[in-house]
Amino acid sequence: MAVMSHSSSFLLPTLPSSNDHDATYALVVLNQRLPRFTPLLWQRAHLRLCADGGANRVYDEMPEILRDEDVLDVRRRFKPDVIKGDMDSLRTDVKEFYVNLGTNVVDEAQDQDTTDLHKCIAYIQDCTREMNKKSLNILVAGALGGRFDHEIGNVNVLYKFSDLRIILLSDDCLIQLLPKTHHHEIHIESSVVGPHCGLIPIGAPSARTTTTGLQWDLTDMEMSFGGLISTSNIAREEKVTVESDSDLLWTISLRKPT
Ligand SMILES: Nc1ncnc2c1ncn2[C@@H]1O[C@H](COP(=O)(O)OP(=O)(O)OP(=O)(O)O)[C@@H](O)[C@H]1O
Ligand SMILES: Cc1ncc(C[n+]2csc(CCO)c2C)c(N)n1
Repeated sequence: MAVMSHSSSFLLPTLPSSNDHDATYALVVLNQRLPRFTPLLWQRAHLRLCADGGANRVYDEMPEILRDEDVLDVRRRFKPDVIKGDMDSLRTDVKEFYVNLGTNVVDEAQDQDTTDLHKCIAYIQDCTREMNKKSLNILVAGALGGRFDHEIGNVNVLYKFSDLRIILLSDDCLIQLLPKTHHHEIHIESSVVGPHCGLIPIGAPSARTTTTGLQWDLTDMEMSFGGLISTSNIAREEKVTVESDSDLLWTISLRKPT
């Protein structure tokens, strides 16, 4: 089975020249307090979207994160390429500001069956060529911590677009899907992530999961809700490997700034 490699090097203050040189990034900002590293992800992304009220967060909070800089300069510099959603949260002053700078505002108020994050991921899917999908990492800022229905809706998007690499982020942790179609090698960037981690069979039970590199490794183990799930595990090695007959969620804590 083919191996899929994963790395959180996008959180490093400077990208290593050796690994991950073919990785590309898109950033989706949600309507939650911006994680502290959002300016870094913004600079790294070649496409920046705001899900509806996420644009209010960029407008209000980027100048708060970059306190030493001129407010208007920051707002002009951090201009979303696209704002997409059902537009029930985007403020009119924020919309006007970004429209004047050339942001593409896509109003999908007629669709009340998919979330604003779903709408943004569908946009990225439509404008990404098939050959570029493998190297594309979609980073979603502000996806966790907050309303549980939103959090679970955000996790569901990982399953709906399981052929895309989507990474949900908060200040505290990241979550991604490990599709059963691949074996997985997760490179632990220990200066920015870990050690606490989990492997969660949220969509369906797993009859056989095998891991290496964890304090509590699984060897051909069954996992299910109501039975065993792996929480409060610890990444012990630089490389963690996972093989499973089910799609699993991988989550790892983010290091706090010192
Ligand atoms: N508290 C939260 N926790 C996690 N994600 C959130 C939260 N609030 C918003 N989001 C994410 O940000 C996106 C945009 O948020 P926004 O508030 O504009 O959505 P919404 O459709 O107006 O939500 P609702 O009408 O249910 O309050 C949502 O689709 C969701 O992915
Ligand atoms: C069964 C079912 N439950 C909830 C909603 C509501 N809903 C889901 S996504 C969305 C858009 C949020 O921006 C809304 C209002 C629905 N349509 N169908």
